[in-house]
Amino acid sequence: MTSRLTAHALSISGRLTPCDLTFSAGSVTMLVGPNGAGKTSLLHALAGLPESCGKVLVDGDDIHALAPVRRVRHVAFLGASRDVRWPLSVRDFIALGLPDQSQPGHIEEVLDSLEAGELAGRRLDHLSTGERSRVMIARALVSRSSVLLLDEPIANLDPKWQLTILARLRSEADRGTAVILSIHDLDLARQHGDRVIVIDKGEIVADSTPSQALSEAVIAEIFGVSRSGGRWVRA
Ligand SMILES: Nc1ncnc2c1ncn2[C@@H]1O[C@H](COP(=O)(O)OP(=O)(O)OP(=O)(O)O)[C@@H](O)[C@H]1O
Repeated sequence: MTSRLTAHALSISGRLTPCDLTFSAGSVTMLVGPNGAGKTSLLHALAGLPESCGKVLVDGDDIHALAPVRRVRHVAFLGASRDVRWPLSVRDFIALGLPDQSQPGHIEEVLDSLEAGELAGRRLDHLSTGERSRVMIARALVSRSSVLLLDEPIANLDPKWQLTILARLRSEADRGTAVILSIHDLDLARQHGDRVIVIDKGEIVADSTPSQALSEAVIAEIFGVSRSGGRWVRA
């Protein structure tokens, strides 16, 4: 499989221990770990945000050397905050994520693919938190970048929308995108990821298939929970 993103000696001082990672085209990688483990830090470093160190190549180009317009064609980044309340229509807000303004029709296409077409004319600052989350995801998708970095994209969504978004991300991967997202739901990470990276205290402690990375032992040791009678209980 082609590699979309390769990171070497990636780190953030005090938050992320140096690591080397490669993400393939057409794959969905789940980043999991307890609160404060370093998932957001890893996503920031992969996106080449200023605080990070190391080399990040996306489709062979050094992300730090790319001008912002070119960078967005390579990488779309959705941060954890959904608290964007600009007085703009949803359509105009998503248009800001279009690298090529000559393709406005793509906005409706992306919204429809997220079953969010009815939001297009609504004002961003009048949406509920979950509705705004779906719009932010649409904005990340509209750029058609070859790598998608998403920080807890389904955190504020009800079960139906969680599954809708995960299915949409799968279809994005099927088109060749490398999808990398952080998530707290271990069951969904296992069911919808091709690969799971477990982070703890800024260090990658497992990186494998979902069933191997999320073994009972890892879950008990890192997350402090275990399964009992189909329910999560404190280990
Ligand atoms: N801007 C910052 N400056 C200094 N330390 C930070 C900063 N942001 C986060 N940290 C620290 O870095 C560590 C990793 O934080 P990070 O946000 O990457 O964790 P996370 O796994 O995404 O957590 P959560 O699940 O709670 O969102 C934490 O100890 C956090 O307190």
